[in-house]
Amino acid sequence: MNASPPISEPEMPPNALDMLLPRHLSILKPFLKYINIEASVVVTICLSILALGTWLTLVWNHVYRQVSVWFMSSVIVNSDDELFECILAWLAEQNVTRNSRTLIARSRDSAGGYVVDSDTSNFKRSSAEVAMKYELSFGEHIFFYKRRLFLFHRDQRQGLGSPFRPGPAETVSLTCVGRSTQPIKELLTDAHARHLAKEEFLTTTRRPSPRHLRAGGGRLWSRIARRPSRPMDTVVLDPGKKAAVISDMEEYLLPTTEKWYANRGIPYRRGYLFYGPSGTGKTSFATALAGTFGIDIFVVSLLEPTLTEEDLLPLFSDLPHQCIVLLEDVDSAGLARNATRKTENDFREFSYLGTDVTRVQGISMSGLLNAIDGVASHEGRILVMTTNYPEKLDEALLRPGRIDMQIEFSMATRPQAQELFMRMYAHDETQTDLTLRAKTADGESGEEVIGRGDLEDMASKFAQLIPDHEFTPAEIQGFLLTKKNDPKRALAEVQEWGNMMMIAKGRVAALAGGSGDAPLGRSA
Ligand SMILES: Nc1ncnc2c1ncn2[C@@H]1O[C@H](COP(=O)(O)OP(=O)(O)OP(=O)(O)O)[C@@H](O)[C@H]1O
Repeated sequence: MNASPPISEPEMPPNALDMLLPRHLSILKPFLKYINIEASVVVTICLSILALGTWLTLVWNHVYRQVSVWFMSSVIVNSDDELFECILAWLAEQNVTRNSRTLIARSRDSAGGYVVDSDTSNFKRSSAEVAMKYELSFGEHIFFYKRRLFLFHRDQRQGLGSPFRPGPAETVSLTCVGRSTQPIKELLTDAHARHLAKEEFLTTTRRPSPRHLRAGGGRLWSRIARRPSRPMDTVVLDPGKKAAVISDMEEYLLPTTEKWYANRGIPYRRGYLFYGPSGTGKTSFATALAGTFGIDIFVVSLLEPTLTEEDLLPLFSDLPHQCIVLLEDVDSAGLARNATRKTENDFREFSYLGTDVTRVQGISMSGLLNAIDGVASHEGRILVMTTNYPEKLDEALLRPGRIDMQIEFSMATRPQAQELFMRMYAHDETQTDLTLRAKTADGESGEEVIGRGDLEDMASKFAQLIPDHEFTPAEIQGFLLTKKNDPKRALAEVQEWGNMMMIAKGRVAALAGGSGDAPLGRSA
């Protein structure tokens, strides 16, 4: 039997220092001995410093609270308000971020656009070209504005962030010394004005926020894009129709017009119906109009599966003073002439993010009418409804006051095809020559200069090879995009493309029970 090793007595720390700092004891002991100080004295000094520090912190917090209550003013902004982004951007511009030592870096824009992941794609390292954005991080930061001291505090709070700022909800507070919030209001006005100035040539597009955010008391509308305004001349449309809509809208948006409506007791609203096949420019024209008049565009698709009739009213009530509401697919389920009754077909099944299958009621005609011209509906808005099937629309929707102007968008005519060709290759009216990276006759790639006159000749020839009213502008644009650096090739290959398209369209028509069209070559 093995003898068990003797159990050694646990070594008790000889004094309080040994108990508090047993590991460092061996290091400290010779030093304390050298300077001839008792360990207990060191412990006492340390504890006293700790106690004093705690006491000073408590006193400071108390004094600070009292000073804040009596001598400081604050304004709080939540991250579901767009002002939140304005403040962060403004602070970054004021170089507050340069002086701060704790920052948050962001590599995607605030609209939620992700940077292309160059490791998983074949693109060149485009992510490296995206400028990083730095924001003040959580906690407190001090800065000066108009020679006044401000305190910026950023914190997280309960709830979900907005769609353009995913993650938990946040809040920022701006505090200044004094019993008035006026200096903070001035700062916010400045930040907002700079934000608007930067957006002057941008068009902001918003859509209804995801359902969980709307239901959770968050913002009803989310910004989905903020892009340079689309120039009106990039939309190829009959000049008469274009001018009619522009002048009508201009008249409506004049500051005196609102008063004119009010004096006559007429609701200050304007409605347009854009109808025609898909890809003929309805959305493009509405977006260009928003850019021309410097107003935001709010897009609602009635085919959006999470949108219910009950959602429409609050959405239409929560619009800015002047804006364009683009109501897409007004002919869709529940709005067809005979479908105002609630039948089983008025319910659609959808899967939200592929997990939750819910049954949502379609939007009835009365629900839509209530939203667009009910008492709660916003005044000052411009409603643009789009449809591919105008014949399906209810007469009630088309009555004046709801729809004041109807614009037909048709398949491309030859002059439109010519304009699309010119738009693709000569971006600027004043441009005389066009320098192209083109393939030379021997297949080598090089530069070639095409005069504007030559380009116009090519555009005219190109248009002659496109049959009238057979292709949508989107289809022609799609073809030209595949040859965007080579107008000669576009001209050389357009007939073959047209034939293939006509055959494909014939097949589609045959499948749908219609008669196919003859290919280009035969019809010419
Ligand atoms: N008339 C046009 N002028 C210039 N570009 C056009 C025109 N029509 C279509 N396009 C181009 O085709 C694409 C689709 O156009 P757009 O979305 O405006 O068509 P749409 O009529 O609104 O289609 P849908 O009914 O499917 O919504 C866009 O890239 C747009 O630039």
